[in-house]
Amino acid sequence: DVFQRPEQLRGTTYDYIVVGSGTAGNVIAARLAEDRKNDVLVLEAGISNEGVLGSQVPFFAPTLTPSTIYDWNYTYAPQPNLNGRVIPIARGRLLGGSSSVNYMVHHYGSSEDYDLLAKLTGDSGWSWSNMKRYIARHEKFVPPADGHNTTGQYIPSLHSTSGVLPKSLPGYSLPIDSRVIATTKELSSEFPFNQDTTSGNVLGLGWVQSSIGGGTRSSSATTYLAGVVGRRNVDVLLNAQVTKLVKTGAVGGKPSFRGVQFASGPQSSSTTVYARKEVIVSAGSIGTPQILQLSGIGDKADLAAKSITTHVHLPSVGKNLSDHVLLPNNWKVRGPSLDDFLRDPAAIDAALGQWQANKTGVLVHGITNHLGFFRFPKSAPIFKTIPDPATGPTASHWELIVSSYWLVPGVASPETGNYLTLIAALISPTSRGEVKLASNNPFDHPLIDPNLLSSNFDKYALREGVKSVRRFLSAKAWADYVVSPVNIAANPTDAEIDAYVRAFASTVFHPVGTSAMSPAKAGWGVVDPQLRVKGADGVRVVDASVWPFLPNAHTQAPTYLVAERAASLIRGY
Ligand SMILES: Cc1cc2nc3c(=O)[nH]c(=O)nc-3n(C[C@H](O)[C@H](O)[C@H](O)COP(=O)(O)OP(=O)(O)OC[C@H]3O[C@@H](n4cnc5c(N)ncnc54)[C@H](O)[C@@H]3O)c2cc1C
Repeated sequence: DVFQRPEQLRGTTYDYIVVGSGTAGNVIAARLAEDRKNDVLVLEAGISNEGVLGSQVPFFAPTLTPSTIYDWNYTYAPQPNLNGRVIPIARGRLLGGSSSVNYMVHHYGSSEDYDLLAKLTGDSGWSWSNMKRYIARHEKFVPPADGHNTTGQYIPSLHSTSGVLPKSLPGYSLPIDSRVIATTKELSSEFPFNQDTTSGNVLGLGWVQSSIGGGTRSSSATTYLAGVVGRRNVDVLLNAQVTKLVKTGAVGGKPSFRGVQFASGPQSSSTTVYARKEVIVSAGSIGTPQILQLSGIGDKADLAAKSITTHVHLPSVGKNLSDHVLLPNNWKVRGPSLDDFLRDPAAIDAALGQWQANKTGVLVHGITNHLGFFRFPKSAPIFKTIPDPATGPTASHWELIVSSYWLVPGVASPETGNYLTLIAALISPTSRGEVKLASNNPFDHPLIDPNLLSSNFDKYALREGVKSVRRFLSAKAWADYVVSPVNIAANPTDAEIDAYVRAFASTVFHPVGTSAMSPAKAGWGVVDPQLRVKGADGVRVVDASVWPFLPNAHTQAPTYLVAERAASLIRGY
């Protein structure tokens, strides 16, 4: 059951304690609870997702964050390469975690992401040939909300209709859709059509796949957790912010951390619960390193500076933070676009009525109907000085996302006009940053500094992305539609592009790497290939933070696959 207060729990000892009811945490909870012999407790700092309309209606996703009760309301430290701007790094703080607030893009990434993970960790179990079987357990491909003919828009044989999470192709067609597809034909050498990235080949542009089923968001809470929450062997506790893992002894010379301390707020008393078998930390790329550090697992000098006793000296905790950088490129267009709809409360009301009646209409739209992944040529001048940072020879450097309205995170839509947004996102950044404690008070936000665009490659990639989106719009299909770019010249110089990037770049909200997996014996990394915290006993990390590098995808689906494999490692199936 789902409880609000610790007194309601069945006891203080469970077989497994999952910290964080997020994207990965709920997969773990559900898979462990499927075995009725396991007694599982999930501790979630946030609130319930029940009845949160914004988390159900796909088009309302951007209203859920930043700076709301559904968000942790973190910001990145001032970014020197972004004019010192402080940008929000949203993270869901409710059941389902970020899967309850994200923009629902659901692609797995390049086969080369998984093959590199296998190579880096020395565990072939992470390779694409093994990992793709978890797709069948994870997804349940369903028809789009408008029931349109999807022939040619995806490759059915790559998908599963019997997994847990309903996903679909776009359920609301847009007037610009035909222009996008025409561009893939006219400019097929630079922007080829890709029928389905689930093949493992991400290159090219195609129809988005989303964690949307029957016109409604699929989160880990509405799927995995909902499937087990009524069982007697699962307890979920809300308002339970884990403040640290508690040392409970030692096994084989390694300190055990089978105790978990939590409180509902800085003024409330703490409770400690214990795991007979394991604690699984799934608090995400920011929460997880913060919890490990508060527990004395981290860099000794950093912990000493915050008066924390080190139990496991593990310098990589919180390091290696990387994120996809988002750059909106906006054009004024001769309608139609979704901007008029967004400015019209009566139209939104009517659309909500339609959505409530039969889960169709414009509100089943996410943020895009098309996206694509692209590489710079081998001959690109940057590769004379910098090794290619893509995860492999067919993996991408940047992504193009097409949105039929003004979509600039943190910048309100202009009061008039119609817009097209072409987001260029940096997919293979070489910049790295870190998550570090600001203090030993668990209720203080940590310092989160991704060091965005601190490398020449990263700056180069967005500069080239800005040029490339202009070539995209040079297709005949756009001639009678696009008017002029906003906040930048039509043919900007490199210096103008760089200034534009510094002023408008932000994040796609994909931080990873802060509890990176590495070979069991490696001197770097935080968890071994079985996701056990190095140098510790009884604790694993399962969430986006274990990815040592960013995959060629928005990060939820790669996180779901990692969690599915982690569950099978823990249960031994
Ligand atoms: C606004 C936004 C848009 C995004 N859009 C997309 C998209 O379109 N497609 C995509 O693939 N990805 C997207 N992402 C990224 C994706 O959602 C995340 O990468 C993924 O959900 C991360 O999963 P996770 O399990 O690591 O963490 P989360 O899902 O964030 O789960 C962590 C959970 O732990 C809880 N928690 C944290 N600290 C504590 C603590 N101390 N005690 C108890 N509980 C704690 C949190 O409240 C949360 O429930 C987006 C993210 C955001 C924020």
